[in-house]
Amino acid sequence: MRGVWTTDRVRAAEQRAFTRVPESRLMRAAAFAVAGEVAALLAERTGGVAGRRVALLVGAGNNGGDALWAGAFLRRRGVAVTAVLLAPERAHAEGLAALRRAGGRVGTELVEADVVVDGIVGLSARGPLRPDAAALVERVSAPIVAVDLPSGADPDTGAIEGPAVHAEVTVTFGGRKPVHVVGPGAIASGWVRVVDIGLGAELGEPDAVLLDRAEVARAWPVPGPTDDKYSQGVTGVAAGSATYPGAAVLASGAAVLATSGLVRYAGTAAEVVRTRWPESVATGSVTDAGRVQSWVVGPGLGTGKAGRGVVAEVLGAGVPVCVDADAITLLAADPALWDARDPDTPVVLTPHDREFARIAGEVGSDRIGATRQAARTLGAVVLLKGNSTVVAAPDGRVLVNQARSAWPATAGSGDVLSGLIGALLASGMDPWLAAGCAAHVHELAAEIAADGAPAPASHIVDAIPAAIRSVRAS
Ligand SMILES: NC(=O)C1=CN([C@@H]2O[C@H](COP(=O)(O)OP(=O)(O)OC[C@H]3O[C@@H](n4cnc5c(N)ncnc54)[C@H](OP(=O)(O)O)[C@@H]3O)[C@@H](O)[C@H]2O)[C@@H](O)CC1
Ligand SMILES: Nc1ncnc2c1ncn2[C@@H]1O[C@H](COP(=O)(O)OP(=O)(O)O)[C@@H](O)[C@H]1O
Ligand SMILES: [K+]
Repeated sequence: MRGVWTTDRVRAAEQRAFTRVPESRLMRAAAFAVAGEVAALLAERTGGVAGRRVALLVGAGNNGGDALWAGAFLRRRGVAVTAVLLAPERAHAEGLAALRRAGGRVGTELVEADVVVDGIVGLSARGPLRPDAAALVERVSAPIVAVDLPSGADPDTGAIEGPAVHAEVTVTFGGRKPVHVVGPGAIASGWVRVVDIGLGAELGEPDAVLLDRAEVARAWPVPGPTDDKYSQGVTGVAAGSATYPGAAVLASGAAVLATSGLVRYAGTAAEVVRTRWPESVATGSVTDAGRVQSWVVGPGLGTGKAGRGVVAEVLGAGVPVCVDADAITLLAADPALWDARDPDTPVVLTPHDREFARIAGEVGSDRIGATRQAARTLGAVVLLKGNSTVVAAPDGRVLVNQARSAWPATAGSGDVLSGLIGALLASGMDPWLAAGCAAHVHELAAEIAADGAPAPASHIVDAIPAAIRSVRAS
């Protein structure tokens, strides 16, 4: 798992590192890595490095110092470097001297450049960019390499208010920060390269993690020699209604394809589910469904009395439950339903922002913080949907799944996700990990289904085997 650390944790690690290594050495190591990425981008975009032009946007702190030192390293490779100082009297003195020694130019106006280095502000960024910095950023048209993070984005939330740098590449130090993985800042970061300049060992336990594909592969349940359809977990799907039978088909299909266990469908769409997924066992009600090891409840269920009864029954069944869509709305409208559940029943709630607002209040700009808080308060795993999906457990664990594309953003796609989660819960997987692995495969299936053109949710279901195959081949 790759870690994500908040700025206060990075600051603490920095202080510990300074007892071993002087600050200036850490800065030069950081700057050297930035220079390497700038050179690579120059080569990619212009076919060379020597003779190309780089502009440095330099703020008042060490982020600007990194940029100035990177400029000095680039001068050694024959690059024409001009530093634009936002606060000339406060620019990092050593970095400025190094750039000048190396033959770099220094000014206050933006010049034409092949690549721009963003050293306006880093870990100390607070609030939207100040007007002078914002005006400078808005004039840049060349590709940008951001030092540590894209200026204008909040380091700890990825929130952006007002103008901000949109980088091709961000070079960050020690480990990722929240800005690199959630919110608009994650998109503004571009491709993120993490360089361990000696901080890594000091960082300690991360505040959040990103699942690697290999970890998803290891966790994904596949049948062993002694398995049968029951031992792999039976998934119950309580979804769909006369108005929305499609949701039942999508959620059941995802569960059918996710593992080799059995799927039992319970609801008014039994006929259509049986026809589309003949391997499932479809009945009209949860009471008649038989034994299951997990339930998925909510997609297309409706928010009426019948739906409420289904949610109540499923929450009382004593097995892990994935609560999605209409079931979330029902729980929000009727807290007694939630309070009546057995608190030992593991629950995964999968809201999008509007559903989240109903059960836990507005998400706000801190998506990780809001999800973690909701998981603690509700005593359930909460999966907050979006371009970056955030999954928090009641014990404080948080993982983030960053989508590589926005293809999952299509009608019915959430129903597919809930079916995947249900199947993994039935296999006995830890609910937090199950939600994370499902989000990973869901998003990959959407990308495979789309293959460059919009694909509906039913095609995402069809691509689940290819996604699992691809994960397992990693
Ligand atoms: N972690 C590590 O191990 C290492 C860290 N290193 C580097 O140090 C960086 C952190 O440096 P830092 O602490 O000196 O501050 P930094 O982010 O440059 O801010 C500078 C000044 O910006 C200002 N400012 C604030 N908000 C603003 C806004 N919205 N819009 C405009 N301006 C704003 C504010 O100025 P003030 O309020 O004082 O006027 C602030 O003092 C870190 O990101 C990394 O690049 C590496 O060198 C090596 C190892
Ligand atoms: N911009 C986006 N980029 C990537 N994935 C997205 C984006 N927006 C939404 N998603 C994903 O698409 C799915 C949408 O689910 P949901 O909103 O429940 O849709 P529906 O109710 O139509 O099934 C979620 O898995 C969510 O994380
Ligand atoms: K920056």
